[in-house]
Amino acid sequence: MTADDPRGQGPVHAMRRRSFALDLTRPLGTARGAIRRREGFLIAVERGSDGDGAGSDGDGAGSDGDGAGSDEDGAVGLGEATPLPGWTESREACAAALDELDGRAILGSMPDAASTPAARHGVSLALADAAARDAEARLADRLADEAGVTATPADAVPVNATVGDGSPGETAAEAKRAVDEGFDCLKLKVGARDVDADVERVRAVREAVGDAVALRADANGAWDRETARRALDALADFDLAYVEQPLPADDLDGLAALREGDRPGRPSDGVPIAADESVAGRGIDAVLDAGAADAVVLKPMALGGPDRALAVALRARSAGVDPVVTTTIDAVVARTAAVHVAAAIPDVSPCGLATGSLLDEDLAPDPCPVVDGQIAVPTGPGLAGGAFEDLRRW
Ligand SMILES: O=C(O)CCC(=O)c1ccccc1C(=O)O
Ligand SMILES: [Mg+2]
Repeated sequence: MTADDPRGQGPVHAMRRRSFALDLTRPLGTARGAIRRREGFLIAVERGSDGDGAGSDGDGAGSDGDGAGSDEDGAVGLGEATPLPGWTESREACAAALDELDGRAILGSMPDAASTPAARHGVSLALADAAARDAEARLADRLADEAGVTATPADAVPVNATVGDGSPGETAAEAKRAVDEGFDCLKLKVGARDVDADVERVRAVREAVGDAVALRADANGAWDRETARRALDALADFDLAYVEQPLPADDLDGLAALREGDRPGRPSDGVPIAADESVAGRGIDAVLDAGAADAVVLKPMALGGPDRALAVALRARSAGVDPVVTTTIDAVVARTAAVHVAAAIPDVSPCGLATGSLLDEDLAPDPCPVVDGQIAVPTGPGLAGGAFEDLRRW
Protein backbone atom coordinates (compact mmCIF):
# COMPACT_ATOMS: atom_id res chain seq x y z
CA MET A 1 0.00 0.00 0.00
CA THR A 2 1.31 3.41 -1.03
CA ALA A 3 -0.07 6.94 -1.32
CA ASP A 4 -0.96 6.04 -4.90
CA ASP A 5 -2.54 2.77 -3.83
CA PRO A 6 -4.79 3.71 -0.90
CA ARG A 7 -6.43 0.33 -0.41
CA GLY A 8 -3.82 -1.95 -1.92
CA GLN A 9 -5.95 -2.24 -5.06
CA GLY A 10 -3.60 -0.68 -7.56
CA PRO A 11 -3.14 2.94 -8.64
CA VAL A 12 -6.14 5.23 -8.98
CA HIS A 13 -6.75 6.37 -12.54
CA ALA A 14 -8.95 9.29 -13.49
CA MET A 15 -11.56 7.96 -15.90
CA ARG A 16 -13.57 9.75 -18.55
CA ARG A 17 -16.10 8.38 -20.98
CA ARG A 18 -18.13 9.45 -23.95
CA SER A 19 -20.91 7.66 -25.75
CA PHE A 20 -21.05 6.71 -29.42
CA ALA A 21 -23.49 5.10 -31.83
CA LEU A 22 -22.51 3.38 -35.07
CA ASP A 23 -24.82 1.95 -37.73
CA LEU A 24 -24.04 -1.25 -39.57
CA THR A 25 -23.74 -0.89 -43.35
CA ARG A 26 -26.67 -3.29 -43.57
CA PRO A 27 -28.37 -5.39 -40.90
CA LEU A 28 -26.57 -8.62 -39.98
CA GLY A 29 -29.28 -11.30 -40.09
CA THR A 30 -29.06 -13.94 -37.34
CA ALA A 31 -31.43 -16.50 -35.82
CA ARG A 32 -31.90 -14.06 -32.94
CA GLY A 33 -32.88 -11.14 -35.13
CA ALA A 34 -30.88 -8.58 -37.07
CA ILE A 35 -28.10 -6.46 -35.58
CA ARG A 36 -28.44 -2.94 -37.06
CA ARG A 37 -26.61 -0.53 -34.81
CA ARG A 38 -24.02 -0.56 -32.01
CA GLU A 39 -24.04 1.89 -29.15
CA GLY A 40 -21.40 2.10 -26.49
CA PHE A 41 -18.89 4.09 -24.51
CA LEU A 42 -15.33 5.03 -25.19
CA ILE A 43 -13.30 5.14 -21.98
CA ALA A 44 -10.01 6.84 -21.20
CA VAL A 45 -7.99 6.47 -18.02
CA GLU A 46 -4.95 8.34 -16.79
CA ARG A 47 -3.04 7.79 -13.56
CA GLY A 48 -3.72 10.47 -10.96
CA SER A 49 -0.80 12.87 -10.73
CA ASP A 50 -1.51 15.50 -8.09
CA GLY A 51 1.87 15.36 -6.43
CA ASP A 52 1.49 13.10 -3.42
CA GLY A 53 -1.05 10.87 -5.03
CA ALA A 54 -4.73 10.47 -5.69
CA GLY A 55 -5.30 8.93 -2.29
CA SER A 56 -4.44 12.12 -0.46
CA ASP A 57 -7.83 13.80 -0.67
CA GLY A 58 -10.16 11.04 -1.72
CA ASP A 59 -11.29 12.52 -5.01
CA GLY A 60 -8.16 14.04 -6.44
CA ALA A 61 -8.03 11.52 -9.24
CA GLY A 62 -11.66 12.08 -10.03
CA SER A 63 -11.26 15.73 -10.89
CA ASP A 64 -10.92 16.74 -14.49
CA GLY A 65 -7.43 16.13 -15.77
CA ASP A 66 -5.28 19.12 -16.63
CA GLY A 67 -4.43 18.14 -20.17
CA ALA A 68 -1.16 16.54 -21.12
CA GLY A 69 0.26 16.73 -17.57
CA SER A 70 3.83 16.27 -16.44
CA ASP A 71 6.47 13.69 -17.24
CA GLU A 72 5.52 11.55 -14.23
CA ASP A 73 2.02 11.03 -15.59
CA GLY A 74 1.17 7.56 -16.74
CA ALA A 75 0.07 6.91 -20.28
CA VAL A 76 -3.55 7.51 -21.24
CA GLY A 77 -5.24 4.13 -21.64
CA LEU A 78 -8.21 3.59 -23.93
CA GLY A 79 -11.09 1.17 -23.52
CA GLU A 80 -14.49 0.49 -25.05
CA ALA A 81 -17.73 -0.75 -23.51
CA THR A 82 -20.20 -1.70 -26.22
CA PRO A 83 -23.04 -3.69 -24.66
CA LEU A 84 -25.17 -5.99 -26.79
CA PRO A 85 -28.34 -6.88 -24.90
CA GLY A 86 -28.85 -10.63 -24.95
CA TRP A 87 -25.07 -11.02 -24.65
CA THR A 88 -24.20 -8.41 -22.06
CA GLU A 89 -25.98 -5.94 -19.82
CA SER A 90 -28.17 -3.23 -21.36
CA ARG A 91 -26.75 0.13 -22.34
CA GLU A 92 -28.43 1.64 -19.26
CA ALA A 93 -26.96 -0.96 -16.90
CA CYS A 94 -23.55 -0.46 -18.50
CA ALA A 95 -23.77 3.32 -18.04
CA ALA A 96 -24.89 2.86 -14.42
CA ALA A 97 -21.97 0.52 -13.67
CA LEU A 98 -19.54 3.06 -15.14
CA ASP A 99 -21.23 5.93 -13.25
CA GLU A 100 -20.78 4.04 -10.02
CA LEU A 101 -17.01 4.30 -10.41
CA ASP A 102 -17.37 8.06 -10.00
CA GLY A 103 -14.61 8.99 -12.41
CA ARG A 104 -12.06 6.60 -10.97
CA ALA A 105 -10.73 3.36 -12.40
CA ILE A 106 -8.87 1.01 -10.05
CA LEU A 107 -7.70 -2.46 -11.03
CA GLY A 108 -8.88 -3.92 -7.74
CA SER A 109 -12.44 -2.57 -7.90
CA MET A 110 -13.70 -3.25 -11.39
CA PRO A 111 -17.35 -3.51 -12.50
CA ASP A 112 -18.76 -7.00 -11.96
CA ALA A 113 -17.95 -9.33 -14.88
CA ALA A 114 -21.04 -11.50 -14.52
CA SER A 115 -23.67 -8.76 -14.32
CA THR A 116 -21.93 -5.98 -16.30
CA PRO A 117 -19.35 -7.60 -18.61
CA ALA A 118 -19.25 -4.74 -21.13
CA ALA A 119 -18.57 -2.16 -18.42
CA ARG A 120 -15.81 -4.35 -17.00
CA HIS A 121 -14.44 -4.82 -20.50
CA GLY A 122 -14.21 -1.07 -21.02
CA VAL A 123 -12.44 -0.34 -17.76
CA SER A 124 -10.12 -3.35 -17.74
CA LEU A 125 -9.08 -2.68 -21.34
CA ALA A 126 -8.31 0.97 -20.59
CA LEU A 127 -6.18 -0.01 -17.59
CA ALA A 128 -4.39 -2.75 -19.54
CA ASP A 129 -3.71 -0.37 -22.44
CA ALA A 130 -2.29 2.23 -20.04
CA ALA A 131 -0.09 -0.37 -18.35
CA ALA A 132 1.14 -1.77 -21.67
CA ARG A 133 1.94 1.73 -22.95
CA ASP A 134 3.83 2.52 -19.76
CA ALA A 135 5.82 -0.70 -20.25
CA GLU A 136 6.25 0.04 -23.98
CA ALA A 137 4.81 -3.39 -24.71
CA ARG A 138 2.12 -4.56 -27.11
CA LEU A 139 -1.18 -5.25 -25.38
CA ALA A 140 -0.84 -8.89 -26.53
CA ASP A 141 2.52 -9.19 -24.75
CA ARG A 142 1.13 -7.66 -21.58
CA LEU A 143 -1.95 -9.93 -21.60
CA ALA A 144 0.16 -13.02 -22.27
CA ASP A 145 2.55 -12.10 -19.46
CA GLU A 146 -0.22 -11.58 -16.95
CA ALA A 147 -1.89 -14.85 -17.97
CA GLY A 148 1.35 -16.82 -17.67
CA VAL A 149 1.61 -17.64 -21.39
CA THR A 150 5.26 -18.30 -22.14
CA ALA A 151 4.98 -18.37 -25.95
CA THR A 152 5.50 -15.00 -27.66
CA PRO A 153 2.21 -13.70 -29.09
CA ALA A 154 1.72 -14.05 -32.82
CA ASP A 155 2.38 -11.20 -35.27
CA ALA A 156 -0.82 -12.01 -37.19
CA VAL A 157 -4.04 -13.93 -36.56
CA PRO A 158 -6.20 -15.77 -39.11
CA VAL A 159 -9.82 -14.62 -39.30
CA ASN A 160 -13.12 -15.80 -40.74
CA ALA A 161 -15.50 -13.72 -42.83
CA THR A 162 -18.94 -13.33 -41.25
CA VAL A 163 -21.84 -13.96 -43.64
CA GLY A 164 -25.35 -13.12 -42.44
CA ASP A 165 -28.68 -14.65 -43.33
CA GLY A 166 -29.87 -14.26 -46.94
CA SER A 167 -31.20 -16.26 -49.86
CA PRO A 168 -28.99 -19.08 -51.21
CA GLY A 169 -27.94 -16.84 -54.10
CA GLU A 170 -27.13 -13.85 -51.88
CA THR A 171 -25.28 -16.02 -49.39
CA ALA A 172 -23.20 -17.72 -52.07
CA ALA A 173 -22.36 -14.38 -53.72
CA GLU A 174 -21.23 -12.91 -50.41
CA ALA A 175 -19.20 -16.02 -49.65
CA LYS A 176 -17.54 -15.87 -53.05
CA ARG A 177 -16.70 -12.20 -52.54
CA ALA A 178 -15.04 -13.00 -49.23
CA VAL A 179 -12.96 -15.78 -50.78
CA ASP A 180 -11.93 -13.45 -53.61
CA GLU A 181 -10.75 -11.01 -50.92
CA GLY A 182 -8.49 -13.73 -49.49
CA PHE A 183 -10.55 -15.38 -46.73
CA ASP A 184 -10.14 -19.15 -46.48
CA CYS A 185 -12.58 -19.56 -43.59
CA LEU A 186 -16.21 -18.39 -43.65
CA LYS A 187 -18.84 -18.37 -40.94
CA LEU A 188 -22.43 -18.49 -42.18
CA LYS A 189 -25.35 -17.48 -40.00
CA VAL A 190 -28.03 -20.16 -40.08
CA GLY A 191 -31.22 -20.83 -38.12
CA ALA A 192 -33.12 -17.76 -39.29
CA ARG A 193 -35.03 -19.92 -41.80
CA ASP A 194 -36.04 -23.58 -41.81
CA VAL A 195 -33.45 -26.34 -41.99
CA ASP A 196 -34.12 -27.25 -45.62
CA ALA A 197 -33.60 -23.64 -46.67
CA ASP A 198 -30.36 -23.42 -44.68
CA VAL A 199 -29.13 -26.66 -46.22
CA GLU A 200 -29.68 -25.13 -49.66
CA ARG A 201 -27.73 -22.04 -48.59
CA VAL A 202 -24.80 -24.11 -47.35
CA ARG A 203 -24.91 -26.21 -50.52
CA ALA A 204 -24.86 -23.06 -52.67
CA VAL A 205 -21.89 -21.70 -50.72
CA ARG A 206 -19.92 -24.95 -50.90
CA GLU A 207 -20.52 -25.09 -54.67
CA ALA A 208 -19.48 -21.45 -55.06
CA VAL A 209 -16.26 -21.58 -53.03
CA GLY A 210 -15.02 -25.15 -53.58
CA ASP A 211 -13.60 -27.65 -51.13
CA ALA A 212 -10.51 -25.76 -49.98
CA VAL A 213 -12.39 -23.16 -47.94
CA ALA A 214 -13.29 -23.92 -44.31
CA LEU A 215 -16.99 -23.39 -43.59
CA ARG A 216 -18.58 -22.81 -40.21
CA ALA A 217 -22.30 -22.38 -39.50
CA ASP A 218 -23.70 -20.45 -36.52
CA ALA A 219 -27.30 -21.24 -35.51
CA ASN A 220 -27.34 -18.92 -32.48
CA GLY A 221 -29.32 -21.43 -30.46
CA ALA A 222 -32.21 -21.61 -32.92
CA TRP A 223 -32.91 -25.34 -32.98
CA ASP A 224 -34.44 -27.86 -30.62
CA ARG A 225 -32.75 -31.24 -30.21
CA GLU A 226 -34.66 -33.00 -32.95
CA THR A 227 -34.21 -30.17 -35.45
CA ALA A 228 -30.53 -29.91 -34.60
CA ARG A 229 -30.00 -33.64 -35.18
CA ARG A 230 -31.76 -33.36 -38.53
CA ALA A 231 -29.77 -30.28 -39.48
CA LEU A 232 -26.43 -31.86 -38.54
CA ASP A 233 -27.24 -35.00 -40.52
CA ALA A 234 -28.15 -32.95 -43.59
CA LEU A 235 -25.13 -30.67 -43.21
CA ALA A 236 -22.74 -33.63 -42.88
CA ASP A 237 -22.35 -33.61 -46.68
CA PHE A 238 -20.65 -30.21 -46.73
CA ASP A 239 -17.59 -30.81 -44.57
CA LEU A 240 -18.31 -28.09 -42.00
CA ALA A 241 -15.47 -27.19 -39.61
CA TYR A 242 -18.14 -26.82 -36.91
CA VAL A 243 -21.70 -25.86 -36.19
CA GLU A 244 -21.84 -23.14 -33.56
CA GLN A 245 -24.53 -23.16 -30.88
CA PRO A 246 -27.04 -25.48 -32.58
CA LEU A 247 -29.07 -25.62 -29.34
CA PRO A 248 -30.10 -23.02 -26.76
CA ALA A 249 -27.37 -21.86 -24.37
CA ASP A 250 -28.63 -23.86 -21.40
CA ASP A 251 -28.87 -27.23 -23.16
CA LEU A 252 -25.36 -28.44 -22.38
CA ASP A 253 -26.42 -32.09 -22.23
CA GLY A 254 -28.09 -31.70 -25.62
CA LEU A 255 -24.88 -30.29 -27.08
CA ALA A 256 -22.88 -33.16 -25.59
CA ALA A 257 -25.32 -35.66 -27.10
CA LEU A 258 -25.02 -34.01 -30.54
CA ARG A 259 -21.26 -34.46 -30.35
CA GLU A 260 -21.74 -38.16 -29.73
CA GLY A 261 -23.92 -38.44 -32.84
CA ASP A 262 -25.16 -41.89 -33.64
CA ARG A 263 -22.38 -43.52 -31.67
CA PRO A 264 -22.79 -42.66 -28.00
CA GLY A 265 -19.52 -42.59 -26.10
CA ARG A 266 -17.54 -41.63 -29.19
CA PRO A 267 -17.50 -37.82 -29.23
CA SER A 268 -16.50 -35.85 -32.33
CA ASP A 269 -17.51 -38.55 -34.75
CA GLY A 270 -19.78 -36.23 -36.75
CA VAL A 271 -19.88 -32.49 -37.34
CA PRO A 272 -17.90 -30.75 -34.59
CA ILE A 273 -19.85 -28.53 -32.22
CA ALA A 274 -18.86 -25.06 -30.98
CA ALA A 275 -20.37 -23.34 -27.96
CA ASP A 276 -20.85 -19.58 -27.88
CA GLU A 277 -23.96 -18.45 -25.97
CA SER A 278 -23.38 -21.40 -23.62
CA VAL A 279 -20.00 -20.02 -22.59
CA ALA A 280 -21.31 -16.51 -22.00
CA GLY A 281 -24.42 -17.80 -20.22
CA ARG A 282 -23.24 -20.82 -18.25
CA GLY A 283 -19.53 -20.28 -17.94
CA ILE A 284 -16.57 -22.19 -19.33
CA ASP A 285 -16.40 -24.72 -16.50
CA ALA A 286 -19.96 -25.90 -17.04
CA VAL A 287 -19.36 -26.21 -20.80
CA LEU A 288 -16.16 -28.21 -20.33
CA ASP A 289 -17.56 -30.38 -17.54
CA ALA A 290 -20.56 -31.31 -19.69
CA GLY A 291 -18.36 -32.22 -22.67
CA ALA A 292 -20.59 -29.86 -24.64
CA ALA A 293 -18.16 -28.58 -27.27
CA ASP A 294 -15.21 -29.24 -29.55
CA ALA A 295 -14.58 -25.49 -29.80
CA VAL A 296 -15.61 -22.43 -27.79
CA VAL A 297 -16.35 -19.01 -29.21
CA LEU A 298 -15.16 -16.26 -26.88
CA LYS A 299 -16.32 -12.66 -26.96
CA PRO A 300 -14.22 -10.43 -24.71
CA MET A 301 -17.15 -7.97 -24.47
CA ALA A 302 -19.46 -10.71 -23.16
CA LEU A 303 -16.84 -12.28 -20.87
CA GLY A 304 -15.89 -9.11 -19.01
CA GLY A 305 -12.66 -8.08 -20.70
CA PRO A 306 -9.57 -9.10 -22.66
CA ASP A 307 -7.91 -10.54 -19.56
CA ARG A 308 -10.87 -12.74 -18.75
CA ALA A 309 -11.33 -13.86 -22.35
CA LEU A 310 -7.69 -14.96 -22.51
CA ALA A 311 -8.01 -16.83 -19.22
CA VAL A 312 -11.08 -18.66 -20.54
CA ALA A 313 -9.26 -19.46 -23.79
CA LEU A 314 -6.35 -21.01 -21.93
CA ARG A 315 -8.67 -22.99 -19.70
CA ALA A 316 -10.43 -24.37 -22.79
CA ARG A 317 -7.15 -25.15 -24.50
CA SER A 318 -5.90 -27.09 -21.50
CA ALA A 319 -9.07 -29.20 -21.66
CA GLY A 320 -8.45 -29.98 -25.34
CA VAL A 321 -11.16 -27.60 -26.59
CA ASP A 322 -10.27 -25.14 -29.34
CA PRO A 323 -10.75 -21.42 -28.46
CA VAL A 324 -11.94 -18.93 -31.10
CA VAL A 325 -12.07 -15.19 -30.32
CA THR A 326 -14.79 -13.02 -31.85
CA THR A 327 -16.28 -9.56 -31.41
CA THR A 328 -19.86 -8.57 -30.72
CA ILE A 329 -19.53 -6.25 -33.78
CA ASP A 330 -17.60 -3.78 -31.68
CA ALA A 331 -16.03 -0.47 -32.62
CA VAL A 332 -12.37 -0.27 -33.54
CA VAL A 333 -10.95 -0.02 -30.00
CA ALA A 334 -12.54 -3.25 -28.71
CA ARG A 335 -11.96 -4.96 -32.04
CA THR A 336 -8.26 -4.18 -31.86
CA ALA A 337 -8.15 -5.43 -28.28
CA ALA A 338 -9.74 -8.71 -29.39
CA VAL A 339 -6.98 -9.08 -32.00
CA HIS A 340 -4.44 -8.86 -29.18
CA VAL A 341 -6.34 -11.48 -27.17
CA ALA A 342 -6.33 -13.82 -30.16
CA ALA A 343 -2.62 -13.19 -30.76
CA ALA A 344 -1.83 -14.20 -27.17
CA ILE A 345 -3.40 -17.65 -27.69
CA PRO A 346 -0.74 -19.95 -29.15
CA ASP A 347 -1.68 -21.24 -32.64
CA VAL A 348 -5.16 -19.76 -32.52
CA SER A 349 -7.76 -21.00 -35.02
CA PRO A 350 -9.40 -18.48 -37.39
CA CYS A 351 -11.23 -15.90 -35.29
CA GLY A 352 -14.40 -13.88 -35.88
CA LEU A 353 -12.60 -10.55 -35.88
CA ALA A 354 -13.27 -9.41 -39.45
CA THR A 355 -16.30 -7.42 -38.36
CA GLY A 356 -15.06 -3.88 -38.97
CA SER A 357 -16.35 -3.93 -42.52
CA LEU A 358 -19.88 -4.54 -41.21
CA LEU A 359 -19.89 -1.03 -39.71
CA ASP A 360 -20.86 1.93 -41.82
CA GLU A 361 -18.51 4.21 -39.88
CA ASP A 362 -16.09 3.86 -37.01
CA LEU A 363 -14.44 5.81 -34.20
CA ALA A 364 -11.04 5.97 -35.91
CA PRO A 365 -9.23 4.46 -38.89
CA ASP A 366 -8.63 0.72 -38.44
CA PRO A 367 -5.02 0.08 -37.35
CA CYS A 368 -5.37 -3.62 -38.17
CA PRO A 369 -7.34 -4.19 -41.36
CA VAL A 370 -7.89 -7.66 -42.78
CA VAL A 371 -5.43 -8.59 -45.51
CA ASP A 372 -5.66 -12.00 -47.19
CA GLY A 373 -7.77 -13.50 -44.42
CA GLN A 374 -5.37 -12.36 -41.69
CA ILE A 375 -5.04 -9.42 -39.33
CA ALA A 376 -1.55 -8.21 -38.46
CA VAL A 377 -1.28 -7.45 -34.75
CA PRO A 378 -0.42 -3.76 -34.17
CA THR A 379 3.13 -3.40 -32.91
CA GLY A 380 2.10 -1.14 -30.03
CA PRO A 381 2.80 0.08 -27.48
CA GLY A 382 -0.57 -0.81 -25.97
CA LEU A 383 -3.46 -1.21 -28.36
CA ALA A 384 -1.89 0.28 -31.45
CA GLY A 385 0.91 2.76 -30.77
CA GLY A 386 -0.10 6.22 -31.94
CA ALA A 387 -3.15 5.06 -33.87
CA PHE A 388 -5.82 6.32 -31.47
CA GLU A 389 -4.21 9.65 -30.47
CA ASP A 390 -7.35 11.67 -31.24
CA LEU A 391 -9.53 9.37 -29.16
CA ARG A 392 -7.26 9.75 -26.15
CA ARG A 393 -7.38 13.51 -26.28
CA TRP A 394 -11.05 14.52 -26.30
O1 LIG B 1 -17.84 -14.73 -35.21
C1 LIG B 1 -17.96 -13.92 -36.13
O2 LIG B 1 -17.63 -14.19 -37.29
C2 LIG B 1 -18.47 -12.53 -35.87
C3 LIG B 1 -19.19 -12.34 -34.59
C4 LIG B 1 -20.58 -12.89 -34.55
O3 LIG B 1 -20.95 -13.74 -35.32
C5 LIG B 1 -21.51 -12.36 -33.56
C6 LIG B 1 -21.63 -10.99 -33.44
C7 LIG B 1 -22.50 -10.42 -32.54
C8 LIG B 1 -23.27 -11.22 -31.75
C9 LIG B 1 -23.17 -12.61 -31.84
C10 LIG B 1 -22.29 -13.19 -32.73
C11 LIG B 1 -22.15 -14.69 -32.73
O4 LIG B 1 -21.08 -15.24 -32.90
O5 LIG B 1 -23.13 -15.35 -32.48
MG1 LIG C 1 -22.11 -17.30 -32.32
